[in-house]
Amino acid sequence: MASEDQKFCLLEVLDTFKLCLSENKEVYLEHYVAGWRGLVKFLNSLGAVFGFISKDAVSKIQILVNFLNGEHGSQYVTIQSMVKYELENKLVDQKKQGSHPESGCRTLLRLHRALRWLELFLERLRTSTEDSKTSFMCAEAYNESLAKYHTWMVRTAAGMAFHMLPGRPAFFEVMNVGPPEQVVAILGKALPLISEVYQITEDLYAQHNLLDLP
Ligand SMILES: CCCCCCCC/C=C\CCCCCCCC(=O)N[C@@H](COP(=O)(O)O)[C@H](O)/C=C/CCCCCCCCCCCCC
Repeated sequence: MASEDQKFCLLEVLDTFKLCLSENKEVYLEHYVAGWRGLVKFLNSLGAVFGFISKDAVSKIQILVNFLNGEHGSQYVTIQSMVKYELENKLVDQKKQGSHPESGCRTLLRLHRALRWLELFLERLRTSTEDSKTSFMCAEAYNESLAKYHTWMVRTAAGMAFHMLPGRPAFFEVMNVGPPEQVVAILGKALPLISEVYQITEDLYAQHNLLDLP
């Protein structure tokens, strides 16, 4: 059983996404990463079958945390400052992988694409009915977003993992915020925040031609 500090709570994730945006709509990397950490807690509580997904997310989170805590940490305070710093200092492999295979920009792009999956999945959950299948909603959201960036192997493994998702009632219980109506209400609050963070990042990456980083 998960101990208290490992236990997922949807409200905590909502709070971290609230903290993500600065007054002038920059995205704080520290809180972005904290939001993902919270989501990984949720994933871990679903069982070992999701371990390969969680492992990839954790390794990407760790790359970003290392930049934040590193020598140039002050350049990584927001996603905007990270993009500016890495581009100005030629720290991003733009066309093919070279000397910067794990740049902040490239690493964050992978999580950013996953955030779109999350947005689509949560919207389906929010509007779902008691007999809706989480595996189906998850697969639909995946096929509309992340799938196109993944190899056949990853898509197949992900598809198999989705079949192991618990049903809607158990899934809502793991969210740890009370009865289904409460979950739906909180999802309604979380989604606009997640969408805004996603859109700001998407626009920034589009503006700098970073949406296809290898
Ligand atoms: C509010 C609570 C409800 C929802 C909770 C959802 C919890 C989700 C937590 C984490 C999601 C995982 C994020 C995965 C990041 C994937 C990044 C990525 O695309 N990596 C691939 C490319 O990386 P590079 O090779 O270019 O470095 C990599 O190949 C991927 C490997 C692992 C498989 C990724 C499958 C992703 C499926 C996404 C949904 C899974 C979650 C289902 C459970 C609800």
